[in-house]
Amino acid sequence: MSEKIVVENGVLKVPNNPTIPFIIGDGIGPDIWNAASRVIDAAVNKAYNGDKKIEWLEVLAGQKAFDNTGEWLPQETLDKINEYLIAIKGPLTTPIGGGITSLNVALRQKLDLYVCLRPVRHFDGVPSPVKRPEDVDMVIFRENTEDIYAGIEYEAGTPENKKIIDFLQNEMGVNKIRFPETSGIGIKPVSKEGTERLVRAAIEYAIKENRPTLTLVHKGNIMKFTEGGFKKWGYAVAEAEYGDQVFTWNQYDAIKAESGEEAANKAQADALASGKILVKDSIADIFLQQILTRPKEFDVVATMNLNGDYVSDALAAQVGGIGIAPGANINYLSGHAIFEATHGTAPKYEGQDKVNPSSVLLSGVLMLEHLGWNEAANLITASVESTISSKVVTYDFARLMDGATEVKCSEFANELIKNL
Ligand SMILES: NC(=O)C1=CN([C@@H]2O[C@H](COP(=O)(O)OP(=O)(O)OC[C@H]3O[C@@H](n4cnc5c(N)ncnc54)[C@H](OP(=O)(O)O)[C@@H]3O)[C@@H](O)[C@H]2O)C=CC1
Ligand SMILES: O=C(O)CCC(=O)C(=O)O
Ligand SMILES: [Mg+2]
Repeated sequence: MSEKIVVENGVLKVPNNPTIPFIIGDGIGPDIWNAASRVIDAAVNKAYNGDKKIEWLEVLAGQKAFDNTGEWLPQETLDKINEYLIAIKGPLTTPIGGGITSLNVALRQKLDLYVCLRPVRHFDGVPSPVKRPEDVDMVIFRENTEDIYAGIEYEAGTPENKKIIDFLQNEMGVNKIRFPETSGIGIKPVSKEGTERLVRAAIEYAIKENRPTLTLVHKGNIMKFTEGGFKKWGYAVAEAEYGDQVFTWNQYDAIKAESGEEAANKAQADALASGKILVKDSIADIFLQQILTRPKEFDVVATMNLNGDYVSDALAAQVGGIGIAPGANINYLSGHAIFEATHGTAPKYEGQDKVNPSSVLLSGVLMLEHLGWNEAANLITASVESTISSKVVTYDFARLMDGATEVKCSEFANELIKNL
C-alpha cells in the first residue's frame, strides 16, 4: 500500500511505496515523462528486487489542466504536492509578451521552493562544443522566488504603469526614464532573507559534498542594491554563520587593506590548506566568459533568479546541451521539492517521440538521491553513461557524433532499461 513521504525534525522519512505526484507537462512533456518514468521504475525495481516501488499520482497543470478543469494550475495540484512533499514535473508552456504568467515559476513561488539546484557535469562520450567539457563540474544554486521573476511588471500605456512612472518622476525625483510615455516597468526585489537562505543552502552543500569553492555571481556594479546587496549579504552570512568553515574574498580584502597583499595571500593560503571553502564572487558578464575559458575555477555557484536562468542554459551547452540538464526546486526547511528538467516544452518536437528524455530522467536521479534511494539512482546514471558510450542516442547527440545510431525518445528509454 502506498504511503506518504514525511519530514520529521528536518529529515525525510521515505516509505518503501511512496506516493509521488507528477505533472506530465506540455509539448514534449508526455514523450519525455513516459520514457523517463519507465526507466525510473525499472531501476527501482532492479535495485531493490521489487521491495520498493514509487506510486505515481498524476496531478494537473498547464494545457492538460486547462482542458480538464478550466484552470491552468488547479488548487488541488498545489494541495497534493503540499501534502506529498516531493513531486516531479515535465515542462510547462509560458506565452511570450502576454497571457498567463509562468506556471513553472508559480509552482516555485507558491510552495516557496527557494533553491533551484542545477548540477552541471559532463558524461563521457557526450558531444560538446568545448575542448574539455570534462572540466565543467559545477552546481548552480539559483534563487527561485524573487528578483525580476517575482512578476511585478506594468505594461506600457496602462493606468498602473502611468501611476508608477508618475510616482517615480514626481515623488522620487527620477528623471532618467528615457521614454516615459512608452516604457514598460519591471520591479526587481532582492532581499537579505532570500539571499541568506540561498547562500546557506549553497554553503551547506559545499561542506557536505567537499567542494572547494563557492562563487557568488551578481551584477552588483550596475544594480547596486539588488545584485550588490546579494553579494554583500552573501559574504556576510558566510562569515557570520560559517566562519570556521569558509574564507571569503571579503576577508581577503579586509586583511589586504589592513596588513598588505602578502598577509592577505598568506591568510587565504592557510585557510585553504586547513580545508576551508573559498567564498568568492564574480560579476555576471565576465563569469559567462570564464565558465567557458576557465571552468575549473568554478564549483558551487550561487546567484539570483535571472542570472541563474541564463547561466543554467549556457553551462548545459558546455556539457552536451539542454537535453541532459537536470534540476530540482527545493525548500530545505519545509522538505518540499519539485524535480524538473532545465529545458522547456520544445514545441516544434511535440508528439514526435524524438527528443532526449535525459534531462527529466536525471532530474529523477536527483529525486532518488534526495529520497536516499542511491542504489537506483546509481543504476540509472551508469546506464546513461554506458548507453551514450555505445553511441545509441537521440537526435540531439546523434547530430554531433560520428557513427551514432539515432533512436527515438522511447527507444532510448528501452536501451537505458536494457543497460541498467
Ligand atoms: N521549466 C520549464 O517548464 C520551462 C519552460 N519553458 C517554456 O518552454 C517553451 C519553449 O521554450 P524555448 O525557449 O523554445 O526552450 P526549450 O528549452 O523548450 O527548447 C529550446 C531548444 O532546446 C532543445 N531542447 C529542449 N529540450 C530538449 C530535449 N529534451 N532534448 C533535446 N533537445 C532539447 C531543442 O533544440 P534544437 O532546436 O536545437 O533541436 C529546442 O528547440 C516556452 O513556453 C518557455 O516559456 C522554458 C524553459 C523552462
Ligand atoms: O517558466 C518558464 O516558462 C521558463 C522558466 C525557465 O526558463 C527556467 O526556469 O529555467
Ligand atoms: Mg530557463
